[in-house]
Amino acid sequence: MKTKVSIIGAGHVGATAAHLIFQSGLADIVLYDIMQGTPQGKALDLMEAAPLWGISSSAFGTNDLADTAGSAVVVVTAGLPRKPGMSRDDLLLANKEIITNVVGETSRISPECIFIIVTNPMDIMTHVAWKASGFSPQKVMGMGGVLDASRFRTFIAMELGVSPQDVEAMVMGGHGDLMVPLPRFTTVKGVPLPELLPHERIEELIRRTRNGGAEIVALLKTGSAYYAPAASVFEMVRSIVLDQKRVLPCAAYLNGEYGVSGFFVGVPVILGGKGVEKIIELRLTDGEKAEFTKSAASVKELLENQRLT
Ligand SMILES: NC(=O)C1=CN([C@@H]2O[C@H](COP(=O)(O)OP(=O)(O)OC[C@H]3O[C@@H](n4cnc5c(N)ncnc54)[C@H](O)[C@@H]3O)[C@@H](O)[C@H]2O)C=CC1
Ligand SMILES: O=C([O-])CC(=O)C(=O)O
Repeated sequence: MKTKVSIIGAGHVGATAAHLIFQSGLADIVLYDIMQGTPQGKALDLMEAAPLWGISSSAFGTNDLADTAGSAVVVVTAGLPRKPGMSRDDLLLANKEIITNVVGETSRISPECIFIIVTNPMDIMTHVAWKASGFSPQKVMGMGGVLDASRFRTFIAMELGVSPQDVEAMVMGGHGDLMVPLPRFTTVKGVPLPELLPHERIEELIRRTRNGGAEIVALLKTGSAYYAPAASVFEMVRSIVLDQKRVLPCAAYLNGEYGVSGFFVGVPVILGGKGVEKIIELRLTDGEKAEFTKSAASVKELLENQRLT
């Protein structure tokens, strides 16, 4: 039997992630949503592409969470996206209840699963999901850093006129305006970024990366990004299902690492079959550490305001 990956929320990010995972043949997909007919229609549409893609996996759509039983990975994308003028944090109250309910129920149905939380504000929702699941923090993580790093890589590749696949980047901190792109840990075929671009240009690319989600929201007007977010989800799911042990920035529970304890924030981790297998501690300069601490503090403040710690 194939590995089962369930996707909660069959909207833009959820359906696009389902498409990528299904088309790769990595796993059987269950797509769940509260909207009657939406997950069924999208899953059937994927199945009807299987002959053309040469895929023998299955895609199944449902309005019944019981159908997600036995999932190895559960990706949570259910909830509201933001509109122009909103911050990710403005989604907190609406999405908190959705995450508490779906993760509470899914964790009982698939007690062995690993959760990847996408719903915004993602760092906070990952904490909410962890509490609702009662799982070890190793099995709960949030997607943000892979996307933020991919945006930074894209902007660097556009600036230098090189292939984006030759650009590696690290972005730490919360998935919000205070995220911390790290030029010293960003390279083009091994060459550190500060050797390739002047400081002011790098700062400009960092600004664009921090604003990357809002830039798309302003263009789309009715919702937020989904192709790059779904591709980021796919990279994380693949690393878990194939036990690849990729080094990826994810929102992970910190227990003293980087001077942070008791909540989730973006750091580089080793991602494998057991979930977050190791948190990698980079040696940051005082300036980098200060930026990370500020970003983490903003996540903590929101958690405390909502009495979620
Ligand atoms: N962490 C990240 O980097 C990113 C996070 N996001 C976040 O992901 C979330 C989803 O975004 P989109 O897919 O664009 O939104 P969308 O509106 O296209 O899809 C959301 C889906 O969730 C469903 N839903 C609502 N309540 C539900 C419930 N109780 N159970 C199951 N499904 C439910 C809706 O029916 C809808 O189909 C948003 O909160 C957005 O801000 C989006 C992009 C990147
Ligand atoms: O901007 C948003 O609201 C969605 C998101 O998190 C992103 O695209 O980075």
